[in-house]
Formats: sequence, C-alpha cells, structure tokens
Amino acid sequence: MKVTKYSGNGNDFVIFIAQEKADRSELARKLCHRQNGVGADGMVVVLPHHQYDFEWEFYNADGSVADMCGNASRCVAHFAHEKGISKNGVSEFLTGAGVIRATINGVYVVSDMVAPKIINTNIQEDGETWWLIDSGVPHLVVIRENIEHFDIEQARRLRHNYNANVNICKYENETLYVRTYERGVEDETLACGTGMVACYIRHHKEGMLEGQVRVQPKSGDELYISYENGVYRFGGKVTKTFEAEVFDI
Ligand SMILES: N[C@H](CCC[C@H](N)C(=O)O)C(=O)O
Repeated sequence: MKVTKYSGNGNDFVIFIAQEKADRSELARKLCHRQNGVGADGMVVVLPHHQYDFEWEFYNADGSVADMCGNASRCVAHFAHEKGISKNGVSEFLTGAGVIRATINGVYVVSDMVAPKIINTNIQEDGETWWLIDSGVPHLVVIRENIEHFDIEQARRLRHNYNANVNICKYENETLYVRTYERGVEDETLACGTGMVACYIRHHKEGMLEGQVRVQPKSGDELYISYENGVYRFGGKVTKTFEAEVFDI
C-alpha cells in the first residue's frame, strides 16, 4: 500500500486513501510504530464522501480513534489538495468532531476549528486550577509561570483520570508557549494543534490575549491562532516528508 508521511510542526502522521470505512486500529499501531513501521503520532485515512471533499478516519499511534487532530487536519488538507481530491485552495472534510474547512496557501495551511466546549473551569489538582476544554478532543489546561519542566508522571495520571490530553502553557512576550502530553501517543509530542487551541481559548476567556497570536509548541516551530467572527483558526506550515510503498508490516 502507498502511504504519505507528513509533519505538522513535529506532530507527524501517516496518510493514505481508502474506499471503505473499517476498523484500522491494528494497522495504525503497526504503521505508527517508530521501529517496525513508518513511525508517526497518528494515522489518517482519506475516504470518499458524497457531500464533502472527503471524510477521514483518525487514529492515534496506539490505535485509539480520536474525533479530531488539529495538526493532522492541516496536513491532510494539503495532501488532499495535492492529490486533486479537493480544489481551489480549500479542503472541506468530515471528521468525528464535525466538518473542518482548511485553506491551503503553499505549505501554509489554516484550519477553521470546530466550536469548542468549555467543560469545567475549576478542576483542582496538586494545588493548581485546571480547565477542561474540548477543542475537538478533550484537553486539560493549566497556566504556569515556568514550563521548562513537564512532569510526565503527573500528566499521565491526569490523562487517565480525565481521559484527556494534558497541556501546560504560558503567554510571554506575545507568544503562547504550549507543551502537551497526548492521549493515544502516551507521551509529550512536539506539537498538538487542538492542545494549542485549548490553551489559546483559556487565555482568551481569561482576558489574557486576543486576536491573532503566535504559538510555539515543544518543536519550537511558529504557528498562529486567531479568533475571528466566532471561529478559532489554527495555521502553520506543513511538511510532506516522503511517500512510500509499504510491503510487509
Ligand atoms: N491525541 C489526541 C488526538 C490528536 C490531537 C493532536 N495531535 C492535535 O494536533 O490536535 C486525542 O486522542 O485526543
């Protein structure tokens, strides 16, 4: 089978086209395996759809299904545009969280995110106040003065207790710095789009920022998030790293 590898600022994905929906959890585990497979944080399957350019299946590296993935939405929008599945610089596709509209301008892709749900703004854990925000998938968010150290054991515990991704973040010098422990990868990733958006939303709701903001994930790449006319937009460069024929896996 032919697969295409993309990186969304360090959050990486294996993408391929299929004709039928299926349970591809085992395939995702194999393809995403860093030694025995292609290696990725997630897998995206592009399927035909009668109304939208396509529909997707998204799997985390551990084979679990997730409704949405911000970085994968930007990568798959570029993939679909390159393959002629979508046209005119726009990809509109169906995800588990709803319809995503992404605009492609060279390698810079901007996804219009689904309307978020703020589930809880007063979760007390280890003396800190966390928010639980669903920005397509659930995210715990805490704001800290210093995010140099990321307590992965604490993140893992919270991930399991709340079945959510876990984010620490700070807004400094007009840049939102975000680190994310990702559900389904079960470790910190170099970038997490819905996590960055969830961190933007908490800062925005608390009046700590507004408009278009530069966001920097663990990878150090530069992305931008804005809130315009009731829509959170998430943009950044995508990288098509290679296409390959997968034989035995
Ligand atoms: N691991 C997430 C899905 C991928 C989210 C992330 N890669 C992004 O860019 O939004 C979850 O299971 O909720």
